[in-house]
Amino acid sequence: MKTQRTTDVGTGDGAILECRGIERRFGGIVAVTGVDLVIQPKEIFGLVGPNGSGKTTLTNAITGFYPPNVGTVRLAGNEITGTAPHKVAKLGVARTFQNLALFNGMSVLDNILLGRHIHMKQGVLRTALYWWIAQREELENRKIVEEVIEFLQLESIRHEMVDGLPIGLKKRVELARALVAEPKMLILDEPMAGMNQEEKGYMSRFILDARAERGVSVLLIEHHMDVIIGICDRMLALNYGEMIASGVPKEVVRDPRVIEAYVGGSHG
Ligand SMILES: Nc1ncnc2c1ncn2[C@@H]1O[C@H](COP(=O)(O)OP(=O)(O)OP(=O)(O)O)[C@@H](O)[C@H]1O
Repeated sequence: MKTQRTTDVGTGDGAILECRGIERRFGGIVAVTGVDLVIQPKEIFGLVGPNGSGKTTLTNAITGFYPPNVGTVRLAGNEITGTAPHKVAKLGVARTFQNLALFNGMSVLDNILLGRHIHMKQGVLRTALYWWIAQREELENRKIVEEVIEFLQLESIRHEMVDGLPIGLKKRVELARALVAEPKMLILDEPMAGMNQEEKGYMSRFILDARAERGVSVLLIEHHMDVIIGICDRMLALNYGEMIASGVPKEVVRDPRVIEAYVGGSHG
């Protein structure tokens, strides 16, 4: 087995997302430090690491939930470091969460419609005065939602409550909600957690199709290495908040530090 180190981050030229030197601390804990991450348009980029290695913290630094203490985040060349989460969303970054963030007691359709709220402009007064604008917005919203429902094959369950759906479908509804926001950059936090092989296959296909048909770039946090190797163009591995390897998946997974982090059972 080859055992060379893999540390190819890539240049920021033309990148959709470029993070440099990201550090985030919580009190005395350094959750991530010195992390560089560069994603090119329409790339599917894997982010791996044992539990507690800083994957969610890094995505929270990008999306503004927990801004970095040090470092810069650029979206399509524009610095967005420390920008509030709702503004980052408006700029074109959508995400799904590790622990599902669907609204129980609401239908599949209503959960998906919520993903359009960042594009809805009308307030009550504006709606009353300019009903035709509101109507046009509503039609546009519906069109995009219907497209995504068809794309993710959710037609037959659109009126079901999300509460009782199996995990695979819940994750798909979350993906739909993220896609109706029409993001440039999609951050998926363990979209295949708890899925069987068949469900993982479907989800992998939907992610590849979202890139091909909707032009999104994807940051994919995932523990399943077969999925990372199968669909990611490049990847980054973290351990204890630090970058341990970056580059093409087939090479990164052979990196001795990655093997040590996973097989050596340092934690997680
Ligand atoms: N809000 C917070 N307050 C205090 N510590 C935090 C907070 N968020 C994360 N941490 C700490 O930062 C470190 C990295 O956690 P993080 O959740 O980013 O890791 P992860 O790789 O996403 O883990 P997992 O795979 O379990 O989701 C951990 O030590 C964690 O306890």
